[in-house]
Parts: sequence; C-alpha cells; structure tokens
Amino acid sequence: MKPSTIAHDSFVHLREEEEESSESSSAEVGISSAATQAISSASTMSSASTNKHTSQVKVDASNHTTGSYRKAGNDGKGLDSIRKVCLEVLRKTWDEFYEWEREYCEAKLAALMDERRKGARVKTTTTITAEAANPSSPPAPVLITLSSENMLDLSDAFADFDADPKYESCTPLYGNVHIGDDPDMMPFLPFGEEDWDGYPLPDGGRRRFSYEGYIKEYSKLAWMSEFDDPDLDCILYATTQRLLSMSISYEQMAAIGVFARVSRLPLLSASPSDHYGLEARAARRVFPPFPGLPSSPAPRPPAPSILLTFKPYIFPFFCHNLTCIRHICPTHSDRTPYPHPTTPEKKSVELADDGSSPCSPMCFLLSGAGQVRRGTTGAPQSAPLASWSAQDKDTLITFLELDADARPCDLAVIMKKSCDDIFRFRKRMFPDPTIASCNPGKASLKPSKHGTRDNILGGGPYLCSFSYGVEAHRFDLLIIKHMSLQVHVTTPGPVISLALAYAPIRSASVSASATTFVPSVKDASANPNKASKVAVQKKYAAAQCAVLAGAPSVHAIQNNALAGKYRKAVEVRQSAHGYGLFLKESVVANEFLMEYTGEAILEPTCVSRDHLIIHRQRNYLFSLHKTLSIDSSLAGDPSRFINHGNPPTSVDGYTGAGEGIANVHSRVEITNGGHGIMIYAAVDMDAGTELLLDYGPNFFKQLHGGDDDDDDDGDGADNEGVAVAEEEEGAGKFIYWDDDPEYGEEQEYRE
Ligand SMILES: C[S@@+](CC[C@H](N)C(=O)[O-])C[C@H]1O[C@@H](n2cnc3c(N)ncnc32)[C@H](O)[C@@H]1O
Repeated sequence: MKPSTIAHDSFVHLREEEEESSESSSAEVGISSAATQAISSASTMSSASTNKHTSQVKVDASNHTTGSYRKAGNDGKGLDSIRKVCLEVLRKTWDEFYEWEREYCEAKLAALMDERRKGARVKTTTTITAEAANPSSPPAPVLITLSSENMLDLSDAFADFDADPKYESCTPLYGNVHIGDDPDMMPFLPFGEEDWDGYPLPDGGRRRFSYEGYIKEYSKLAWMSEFDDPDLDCILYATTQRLLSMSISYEQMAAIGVFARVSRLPLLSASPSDHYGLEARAARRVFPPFPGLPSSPAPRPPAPSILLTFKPYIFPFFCHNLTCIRHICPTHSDRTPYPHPTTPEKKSVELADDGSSPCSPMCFLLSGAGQVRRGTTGAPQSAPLASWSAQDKDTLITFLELDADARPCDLAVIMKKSCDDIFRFRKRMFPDPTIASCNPGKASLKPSKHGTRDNILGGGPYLCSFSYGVEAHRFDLLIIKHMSLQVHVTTPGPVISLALAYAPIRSASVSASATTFVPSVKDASANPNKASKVAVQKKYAAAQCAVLAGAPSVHAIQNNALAGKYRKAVEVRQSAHGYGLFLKESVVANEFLMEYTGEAILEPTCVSRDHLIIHRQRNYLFSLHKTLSIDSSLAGDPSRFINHGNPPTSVDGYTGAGEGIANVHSRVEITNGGHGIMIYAAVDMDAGTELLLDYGPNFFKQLHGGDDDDDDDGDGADNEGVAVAEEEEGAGKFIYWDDDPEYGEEQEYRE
C-alpha cells in the first residue's frame, strides 16, 4: 500500500515543474465550466463518508473559457494547457487517494482485529441452491443465490480446523518444480516462525540477516525499476477517467507525456489484440473501493476468435503429463515433449544407403532392398513375417510412427526380430509410391561420434539403439526423438542401466543407477491404440525409476508411484533437532518411502541461497546431479524433515556428526519426466521410528562454517551469511547433502 518510490519521485518532480509555471500560465488554462462540473461530479460519485476527500477535487476554473480542449490539442500552447490540467487532476486524485487509503486500511485492519478478538469466523456469502447441488439437474444454467436465510455457516464444519502448523509453511509438492535460477529480484522470505527482525535464537536474541552479502549476489536491484505499483494503477485510472469526462482524450493525455513519467504502463494498448496498457489492465484489475473511481468497468471476456487464434500456441504449453496439473510446465514439457508422429522420407531401398555393414548374415542389406542396392547375392530369407504376433506388429507400428526412417537393424535389436522382417514390414506400411520426397542424402541415423554404436552419448534426436556392455551385463538404450526417455531391452536379471536426460538447460546430464529388469518394449503393444504413445512413454519413464540391483522385482510396481503421489505414511513431529520425520507404518529394508521434492535450481542460485541457509542454520538443499539441486526450503514434501543420522559404519574415517544411525538412503533415479531423489528404507523399521539420513561428511562442517567465528577469513569483516560460500569456492561446495557414493560420480562426496 506504500506508493512506489520511483513513481512518487517522478510525481514530486512533475509537481515542482507544475508549481514553477503555474502563476504565469494559469490564466491560459482553458477549462469549461461544464468540464469543471464533470470533475466534481466524477469526484462526488462517492458516498457521504467520502465526501470530505472528494470535496478537495476542485480545479480552479475561474479564468477558464468554454470548449478550449478539443481545439487546443494540436498546437504547443494547447498541449501546454492540457498538460497543466492533467497535472492538476493527477495531483488532486493522488492526494485524495492516499488520504482515503489510510483510513480505508485502518478500518480494514480494525475489522480484522475485531474478528480475531471475537474468535469469529468468516462466513461464506455464497450458497448454492438445491437445483445447482442436484447432480441430475440439467447442466445449464446453474442457479446460484445469495440469501441470508439459507446462508451456509462453515464455522461449525471447521470448528476444529486450526491454521497450518508452522512446518507446513512450505508449499506441498508432488514433483520437482523447475526453477533454474532465481530472478535478480529474489526477495528474502522469512520462514513462518521467524520475522523480519531476524531468526529467533534460543537465548532470546535474534540472528539478523546480512543483506549486504545477499545483495552482493546480484548486480543490481532490478525490482525497484520493474515494480508495478498497484496503487498507482488505481490513481492513474481514476485520473484518466476524470480527464475523459472533461473531454480530454487518451491521445491528448498521452501526447503531453505526464503519465509516461509516472508509470511505464502506456495508457492505451498499442493495438486491439495487445492487452498491455492502463485501460486494458483496469478492465482486469479489481481496484480497491476508492470513491474517486467510476464504477468498475465490466470485465471483458476474451472473444472466442482470440481463443481460436491462440489455440495452437497455447495447447502445447499444457503439460501432457497426467500427474501434472501445471499449465506451463517447464519440468515436463521441456524434457518430454509429445512424440509427434513422423512421415517417412526414405524409400525402402534408400534405407540401405547409409554405408553401414550388415548386422548379421541375415541382414536385410544382404537380401531384399539391400541386395538390389548393393548388387550382392542375397542372403537366405529370415523367418516369415507371418509368425509375428499381433502385439509384435503393433509395437513396430508404434516405433515406425515415432521414426519412420529408423534403421531396420536398430529396430531389430529392440524388437528382437530379424531386420529383414522389419524391413519388409516397413515396406508394406509405407509403400514406396506413397513416400513423397526422396532424400537419399539425409540419413535418419547419425553415426555416433566414435563411429560405433556403443557410445551412449552418440545418440541424436532420432530413434536409435545402442548396445553397451557394463560388467558383463548388456543393455540396449533407445532414445526416441528428443525425449528424455529410454527403453531398456535387457537380458533378464539385474543390469546396469544408464539413463540419459536431455536437459535443455546449460548442459545435459547423465546419471547412472542400478536397476532390475525393466519391461520390454512389447509393453507398447498393450496399447493398440496409436494415440497411446504417451501412455507407453509414461509407462517406460515410470518403469525407469527402478530399484536396487537384486532387489525383488515387485519394487518395479512401486515405480509408478515414484513419479507422483505415492509415499509411505509419515508424520512430522518435534525431534531432537527441530522437526523430524517419523514413520506411521512399518517398512522393510529397500522399500521405497518417498520422493524428495522441491525446487530444481542451478548452481548460481544454490550459491545465493547459501546466505539464507547460513542465516537459518538449516539446509534443505539436496544435490540431484552436477547441474541441478533440489531445494525444499520453500516448496517440498515431508521428506524435507528427515534429520541427519550417522553412517552405520565408518566411511574413510567419517563416522558422522549426529547421535542416531541413518536408517534411510537416497538415490537419484529417473522419474516421470526428469531426475528425482528417491528415499529408500535401509533397514526394517517399525511405525514410530524417526527417519534419519546420512547427510555426508561435509554437511555440518560447512553449515556451521560461518557461525562459530564471524571472521573466518581474517579480513576483519563479519562473514556470517556472506563469506562461507566464497570461502568454500573451489574448496568444495557448501550445500550438498550426499547420496550413496556407490552410484556414480554425481553422488560422490564433494571434497
Ligand atoms: C532438512 S532439515 C531437517 C529438518 C529440520 N530439523 C527442520 O526442523 O526443518 C536439515 C536441518 O536440520 C538440522 N539437523 C538435522 N539433523 C541434525 C543433527 N543430527 N544434528 C544437528 N542438526 C540437525 C540442521 O539444522 C539441518 O540444516
């Protein structure tokens, strides 16, 4: 409710200019008596209680001549006159608004305080009539009545309903939200239990937040210039309405430049389709009941034609991921775009034209089209296509729709069929005469960087498969288009699978995790409907969230839950170190407990958030991989309350910093649309057990790094909340909790 500083300064400046020139030119200001009345009547549209404010709005019209505005607009003198009137009306509206607003706010606050004191609860003012509540009634029109007789009082229903406990001040999340970097104007948001004066300490004192170091993270305080003052909108809109009623047009107001100096919002939209401008915004805003405003403009519904025009642009932004309800979902839509069907560009014979060698003596290159192309003598035909099951065929159709020009030899690996069969099937599905443009120079499969297909990073944005041997296990990796989706067709039993995610930000990331056998691509055939590709995709993505090597395969069923809402029953309670997380049901070792969700942030933002972590002495930041970390300080799920426990056995001399022994462990796995941190039980546990996770050897050292000695770097400056991140630069990152180091370098302790 405070006036914006920038707007206020501009206005003061304008007012000074106005005062300088007022004496000399006041006689030139032409204003009609009718216009004067208009301003007065615009001002006095309020109730009796506001008359004392509006009565001030009187423009000195003693010297005004009739009708001068319409004619005066084009010469400099006319504009000058208009400018003065505009300034005067703006000034008076401004003063009137802030005088009114103070009383309005006081009255509002007093009313709220009264209700609090009385313990009264706000009553609903909306009731739904029987017609509306009856599901069998016709869908339209629904009748909603407001009446005092049948008012529904919700106070009884919520008699036992208390405000959220403090620990729930964090926004609940079912999946990670991709934030990347905080904006320049990242504010310091106190937690629920602290106030703006600092974090309360046990001795009754307060740890004050060091803005200095925090601000250092940002090159400028951009919010000062970008901030739109909502009060100013109200004042300017009231002013323009008054000026309009005085026959001063928007064009004339804009021409004098007064408004542009107070607010960067243009008065009018640049075009009818452009909704940026004071007038357009006023139509959408709910202004405070300032009596200087004309009655609220009716909200304008968007024209159906606009919706139709925007449809193709808007729809792709809605997340196709059924577990996600975000309209613009960077987490899912960037990484798992809808797999658009492709059209074939290669005639059959051209599939053999990429210069690769036959994959086997039965390869299609040695028979069929390849034979024709290369002039070789044909290899014996493979088993007849007729032996394929309907499911096999449907699976191949799905794949060919995803990449019509995929190499038969690659598909053969995935399908566990002969490439000759696949070649003939594809020829039937896309007969050569239907393939419009022939582009023999464009191969659908780019050779991998090393000329072999066993380089997992050699994949490109197309359907291809790679075979890769790790510790005598073999798996195949399928990358479909740009999706971060992999389908593993493995030899039975535990395998090592590598999951590659195309992170559209800064760098791609690769994580490794051990999995049990994951479903074969045949599962795609469970979805005979061609439109079910997304379902297939989701299924595989969920299946990727596999489990420990050697763990019972029943865990794979739970993987569907990893991407969403599944979690063991837990409760947050007071513990030895603030709140802690306790089981409400028993679990067995290796059982999946929940996903650690939060905001996915990049390294620079981790560094800037360090200041808040050090200030609060509480850290909710969890390393996901080299690029992203998950911070649940502002949004997350109950796993953010898992306290530290020591490792069961010493790791390189590290025995831990706490009292209890860790009974859960964490792993980075692929979830529905990205990486996630999964929490698993390390041992069998009964209900009531507090969950403890080993945060790793550096956690407490670094968390308390700036606390014991405020001048750690000896430069005489108070380092609290500032210097630790700088000190740690290069020596190891401050924030990372640790996962099991056995699962790849991203999980290694950062030294
Ligand atoms: C992820 S939070 C855990 C939940 C936290 N106790 C709360 O109330 O919100 C991690 C923070 O809890 C505190 N913490 C957790 N385990 C601890 C332990 N064993 N000893 C001291 N502090 C601990 C530290 O302040 C740490 O930064």
